[in-house]
Amino acid sequence: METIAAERKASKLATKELTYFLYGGEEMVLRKREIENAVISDPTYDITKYHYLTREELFEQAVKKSVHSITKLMPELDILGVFERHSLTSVIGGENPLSLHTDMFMPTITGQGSDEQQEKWLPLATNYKIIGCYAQTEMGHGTYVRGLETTATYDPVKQEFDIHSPTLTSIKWWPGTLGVNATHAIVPARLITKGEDKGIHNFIVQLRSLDNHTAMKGITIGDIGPKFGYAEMDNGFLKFEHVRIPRDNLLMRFSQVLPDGTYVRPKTSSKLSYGTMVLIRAGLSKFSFEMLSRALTIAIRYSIVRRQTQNRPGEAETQLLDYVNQQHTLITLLATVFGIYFVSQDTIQLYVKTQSQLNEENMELLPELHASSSGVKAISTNLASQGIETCRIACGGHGYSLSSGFPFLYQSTTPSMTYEGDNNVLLLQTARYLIKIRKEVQEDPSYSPPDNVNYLTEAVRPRNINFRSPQHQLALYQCMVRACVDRAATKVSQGEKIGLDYFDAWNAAAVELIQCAEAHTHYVMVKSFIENIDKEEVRNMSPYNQFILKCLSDIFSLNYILNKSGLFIEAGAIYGRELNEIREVIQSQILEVRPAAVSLVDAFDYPDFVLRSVLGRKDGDVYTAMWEWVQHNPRNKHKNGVHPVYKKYTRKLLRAKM
Ligand SMILES: CCCCCCCCCC/C=C\CCC/C=C/C(=O)SCCNC(=O)CCNC(=O)[C@H](O)C(C)(C)COP(=O)(O)OP(=O)(O)OC[C@H]1O[C@@H](n2cnc3c(N)ncnc32)[C@H](O)[C@@H]1OP(=O)(O)O
Ligand SMILES: Cc1cc2nc3c(=O)[nH]c(=O)nc-3n(C[C@H](O)[C@H](O)[C@H](O)COP(=O)(O)OP(=O)(O)OC[C@H]3O[C@@H](n4cnc5c(N)ncnc54)[C@H](O)[C@@H]3O)c2cc1C
Repeated sequence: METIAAERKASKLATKELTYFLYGGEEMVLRKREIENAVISDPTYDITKYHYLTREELFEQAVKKSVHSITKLMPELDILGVFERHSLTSVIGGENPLSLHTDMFMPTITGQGSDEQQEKWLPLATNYKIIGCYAQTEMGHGTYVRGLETTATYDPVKQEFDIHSPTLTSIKWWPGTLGVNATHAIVPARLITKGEDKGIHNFIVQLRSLDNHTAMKGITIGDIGPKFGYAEMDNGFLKFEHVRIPRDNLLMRFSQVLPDGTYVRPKTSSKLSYGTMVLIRAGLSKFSFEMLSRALTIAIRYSIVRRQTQNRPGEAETQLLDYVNQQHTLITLLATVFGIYFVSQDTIQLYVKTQSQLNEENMELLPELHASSSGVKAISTNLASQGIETCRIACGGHGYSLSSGFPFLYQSTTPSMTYEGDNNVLLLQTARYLIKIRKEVQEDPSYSPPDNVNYLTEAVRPRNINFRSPQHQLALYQCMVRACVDRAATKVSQGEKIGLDYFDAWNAAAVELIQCAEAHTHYVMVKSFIENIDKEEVRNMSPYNQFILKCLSDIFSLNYILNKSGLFIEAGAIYGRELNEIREVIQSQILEVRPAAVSLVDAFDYPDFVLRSVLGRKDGDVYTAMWEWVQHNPRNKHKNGVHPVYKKYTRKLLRAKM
C-alpha cells in the first residue's frame, strides 16, 4: 500500500488533467463519476459474489440489472445519449443482455427506416414496448452476407412478405438478445418479388407475443447454449416457417417494394443496408480501448505492489515493474492503448461526418469509412484481445484466478475479433480499397487520393534519419506500407497474368493482402497519434504530460517498426544496422514513462467496482483482497470444513485396498 502511494507521490504526471482530456473535459468526468456512484451505491448491482455465480444465475442477474437500469437508474440520471448509455453499461459490468436493442435494432431503424417507419417503430422501441435484436447471421453464413438463405417473398394479393427458412443452414444463429428476450428482430433476408431475387434487405419481424412472450406462429426460437464467455447474453437461434409480415415491415429508406410488387432500387449504394455493421465497427475501437485500458490498470498497479526476488542483500525484493522485461511488456502496451484511443476518436468522427454526407445523398466518404472502420476494428480488437492475455501472463499465477478480473475482460473482448465481421475478412476489405486506390493513382496522374493513402503517390525515406522525429517515423511507415501494397497488388496481377480467374488470383495473394491492410492500419494509427498530440488541447497541457504523450507516441510508432523490421528493411525504409538505434530510443522512452506508469493508468479513472480485480485495487492492498475473496468461496463452506466429495469418493479411495 505504501509502495503504490509513494509511486503516486513521486510521479510528475498531472493525472487529473489527463483524465479530463481522455473523457472530453471536467464536466464529462464529473458526469461519469455521478453515474458510477449511482451504480455503486445501488444494491441491485452488487458484485460481491459475481465471480461465483453459475451461468443461469449470471444471466438472470444481468437481465434484472438491465431492467432495473432502464426503469429506474436511467430515468433518475436522465441518461439518453449513446455515450452515457455505454458509460452506464460499462460501470455495471458484465454483458448487457438487452444491449442489442439500443446498439443495433434501433440504429437500423433510424438509419434504414423511412420517416413513417421511424415514426411508427422508434417510440415503441424507445419506451421498451418492444425489445429488438439484429438477426443476420445464419448457421451456414456469417461472413458472406450475400449468401444468406432466409427468404422474404412478396405476395401482392395480401401485400405481405412471407419469411421462410428454406434449409437447416438458413436458421438464424448467434444473434444476441434473441435467445430469450427479444420480441422483435431486424431480419436481413433475400427479397423476392415478381419471381426475382433482389438480394439482401432488412425486415422487421415480430418473434414473440407482446401478451405472454410465447413464440409467434411459424417461429421456432431459443438459446444456442454455453459459449467461451458471454454467459450473460442470450445468443439465439431462429427458424421461420412461412411467417407473414406486412409489406411495410421492409425497411424502406433506400429501396422499396410498391404494393403491386414493383421493386424500387436504392438511388445510391446497395451497401447502405450494411450501415449498422459500420456503426458498431467504428464503436468497437472505443470498446477495445476500454477493455485493454482496464487490463493495463490491473497489471500495472499489481506490478508496482508485487515484489519478487531479493536481488541485493539487505534490500527489499524488486518491484515487478522495475524488471526491464516487465516494463517493456506493459509500457509498450500502454503506448498501444493510447494509439487505440486516438484512432477510435478519429474513426467515430469519420463515421459522424460520413453520416451527415449520406443524409444529403453524398456517397463520397463511404468507401473510405468502410475501409477505415474495417481495418481499425480488426487491428484494435486484435491488439486488445492479445494485450489482455499479455497482461494476464505478466501477473503470474494470480493473473489466472477469476479474481484478477482478466478472464472476464478476455472472454468479453476476444469474440470482438469475430463478430461484426471476422478480422481477416475485414482486413481483406481494407486491402480491396487500397488496391483500388493504387490502380486509380497509376491510371490517372491527376487523381488525388484521400490523405491516409497519399503515400501511394509519393513515399520517400528521409535523409539523415532521426528516429525521434514524428515526421521521419511517418515517412518510414509510408515507404513500408507502399511496398506492402505494391507487393500484394503485384501478386494479384501476376496471378491474373498466368491465367488465374479473379478469385484465384485474389486468394493466392490473401496473405500479402492482409499484411498490407494491417500495415496500412498501423500507419493510420501512428498518424492519428502523432496528429492528435499536436492539437491545441494537448499543446495546452502541462509540459510533462505532453512529454509523456510524446514518449508513448514514439514507443508505439517505433516498437512496430522493430517488431516488423523485416517489412521496413524489405521496403528500403530502414537498414538492419539502424535497428539498434531504434531499440535504444524505445528503451530510453520506456524508462522515461516508467515513473509515470501508475499515474497514467490512474488517469483512466476506473473505480475498483468496474475493475472487479483483487490485483488492480487502487489502494494496492492486493493480499488483503485475495484473502477476502477466498472467504466467499462456496467450496470452503461445508460443515467442519469437509467437502461432500470426501464422503462420496475420496474417503472410499483412502480406505480402499489396492
Ligand atoms: C458511436 C459509438 C457507439 C457504438 C458502441 C459500440 C459498442 C460495442 C459493443 C458491442 C457489443 C456487442 C456487439 C456484438 C453484436 C454482434 C453483432 C454481429 O456480429 S451482427 C453480424 C455482423 N456480420 C458481419 O459483419 C458480416 C461480415 N461480412 C460483410 O460485412 C460483408 O459480407 C463483406 C463486407 C465481407 C462482403 O460483402 P459483399 O460480398 O457484399 O461485398 P464485396 O466484397 O463483393 O464488395 C462489394 C463492394 O461493397 C463494398 N462494401 C462492402 N461492405 C460495405 C459496407 N459495409 N459499407 C460500404 N461499402 C461496403 C466493398 O468495399 C465493395 O466495394 P467496391 O467499390 O466494389 O470495391
Ligand atoms: C459473441 C458473438 C455475438 C454475435 N452476435 C451476433 C448478432 O447479434 N447478430 C448477428 O447477426 N450475428 C452475431 N454474431 C455472428 C458473427 O457476426 C459472425 O460469427 C461473424 O460475422 C463471422 O462469421 P462466421 O461465423 O460465418 O465465420 P466464417 O465466415 O465461417 O469464418 C471462419 C474463418 O474463415 C475465414 N474466412 C471466411 N470467409 C473468408 C473470406 N471470404 N476470405 C478469407 N477468409 C475467410 C475467416 O477469416 C475465419 O478465420 C455473433 C458472434 C459472436 C461470436
